[in-house]
Amino acid sequence: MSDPIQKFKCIGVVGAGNMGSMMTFAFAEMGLDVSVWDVNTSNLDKLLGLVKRSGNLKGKIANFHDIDEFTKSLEGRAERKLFMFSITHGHPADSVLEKIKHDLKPGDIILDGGNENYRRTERRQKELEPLGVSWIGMGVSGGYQSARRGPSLSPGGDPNTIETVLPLLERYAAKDPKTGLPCVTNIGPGGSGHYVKMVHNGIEGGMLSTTCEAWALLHMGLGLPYDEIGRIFARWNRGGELRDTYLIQIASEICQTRKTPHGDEKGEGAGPNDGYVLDDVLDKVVQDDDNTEGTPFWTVMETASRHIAAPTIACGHFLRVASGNRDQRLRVAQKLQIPPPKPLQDIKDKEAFIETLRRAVFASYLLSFCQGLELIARASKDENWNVDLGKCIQIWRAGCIIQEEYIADMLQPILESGVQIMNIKLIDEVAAELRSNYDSLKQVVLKGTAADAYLPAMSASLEYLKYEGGTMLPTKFMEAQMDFFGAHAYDKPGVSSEDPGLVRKGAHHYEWRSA
Ligand SMILES: NC(=O)C1=CN([C@@H]2O[C@H](COP(=O)(O)OP(=O)(O)OC[C@H]3O[C@@H](n4cnc5c(N)ncnc54)[C@H](OP(=O)(O)O)[C@@H]3O)[C@@H](O)[C@H]2O)C=CC1
Ligand SMILES: O=C(CO)[C@H](O)[C@H](O)COP(=O)(O)O
Repeated sequence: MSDPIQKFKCIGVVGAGNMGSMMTFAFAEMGLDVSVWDVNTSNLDKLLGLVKRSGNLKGKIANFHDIDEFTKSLEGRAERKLFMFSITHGHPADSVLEKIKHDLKPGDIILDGGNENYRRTERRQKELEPLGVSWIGMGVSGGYQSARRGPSLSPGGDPNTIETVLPLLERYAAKDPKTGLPCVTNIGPGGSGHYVKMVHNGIEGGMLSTTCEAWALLHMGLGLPYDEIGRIFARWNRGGELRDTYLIQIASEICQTRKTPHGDEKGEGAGPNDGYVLDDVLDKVVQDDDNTEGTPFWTVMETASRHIAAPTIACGHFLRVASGNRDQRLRVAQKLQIPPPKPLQDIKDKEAFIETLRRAVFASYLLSFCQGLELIARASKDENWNVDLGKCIQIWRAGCIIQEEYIADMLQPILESGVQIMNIKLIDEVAAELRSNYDSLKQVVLKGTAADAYLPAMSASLEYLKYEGGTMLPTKFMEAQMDFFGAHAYDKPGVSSEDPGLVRKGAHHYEWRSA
């Protein structure tokens, strides 16, 4: 049957939170009947209110608090039952799966659209295999707006099952505005889909940190008002290396958004001079789902365990962790008395500095992509997933948080060419960009550091460029010290089997001091 709506007829959405409720609308708009279950009746009531106010839904929406009634509502409608999980990862997803397991039949498909750790995804896949049920770990990116209008999707799991649902997912997914291609692909087997989404969020973390650092340099460093910064971001987003970059586009909107009575649904901002929403936002980022700092935390763990240097991603994450514990931070601040950021000094040409900053932001974004893609390449090889990095770029072209047109245009044709690339910085076009923007990154870090500005991601990006492309690192001395105290052994310069040699323990020990 070619029409995917006719094929499935209905879908069971588990979770009516931010994402699940918007998916419910999207599926009903597509023509599927949607049964939606939530553990919390207030989520269902909220959704019901939205449904009552909306028109134009082709499919019906039915709410359930009783999970058995929910699964029964899907029975006998089509060849198989189709579910979309959109709840908190870990135990919550396990507990719901346990509750519906007895109602699952061979052929049924569960798409897990939450952010889940890929190892748990693989565990559930194995657990359900004997029942003939497929668990597809599917990254969904783009937040609740995209969940409604078309997200970027990264399904991973059994290839036949993915082929079965792909036409439906293609209809739901965002479309690349240039080609009309859907932002979904079969990522690969096992937990590869959730892995790719995890890395997407890691890249997102590096880009988010870079963006907030740039905002602070413009606001605190150059003393520019929000509106003007908003216009600068809008200009960056119109052309050049930061064109059509989602995070720059929303940055522009955030800087220009004034309070309105309907924004927080509590009547604030009724007056014309009530100020900017941004004024009300504290500097405290805490994972909104379950306080475990989910996806970026997993990404950092993965980079460490797979020996991939990813300091832009990691430092963005650590900034976020430090930001979250504001109480402790304020107490430490009192003890340390570190000077707060000051206006940038000796900026003779403001416009020229803003252009330097734009280039530095681009370099740090590109390095976030390099680090994330290198992690996917490594994991794909280790796990035999055969993930196509070019297709990852394709699905990140629209609907998702890390969409960045210039980077996608540069990387996609090269990565799609079929050559296996483990180090993205070896691609000529990428290397040329990094070379030409190195000095901008350096100038921004120099100026910002002199003014005590916060630069975790951008300074990490600069250092990364230096050491990833360095010919004689200070680790020469580290290696000597490690040989001194631990007999760790070292390789020698100029010996062909050792320099550069393999990634393995050195060949020589020197008895620096007798034991
Ligand atoms: N928000 C975003 O931008 C994105 C989120 N995601 C992922 O999508 C999923 C949903 O996120 P989002 O909609 O934002 O989160 P919400 O907090 O809005 O929704 C989470 C849902 O999970 C439910 N839940 C929590 N604990 C349990 C439990 N033990 N048993 C059953 N249900 C439970 C919540 O119920 P209750 O309200 O009672 O806690 C709620 O319905 C998460 O995995 C998230 O990581 C993916 C992409 C983007
Ligand atoms: O997935 C997302 C976007 O892509 C969501 O924004 C997610 O809630 C952010 O997750 P985390 O707090 O784990 O960074």
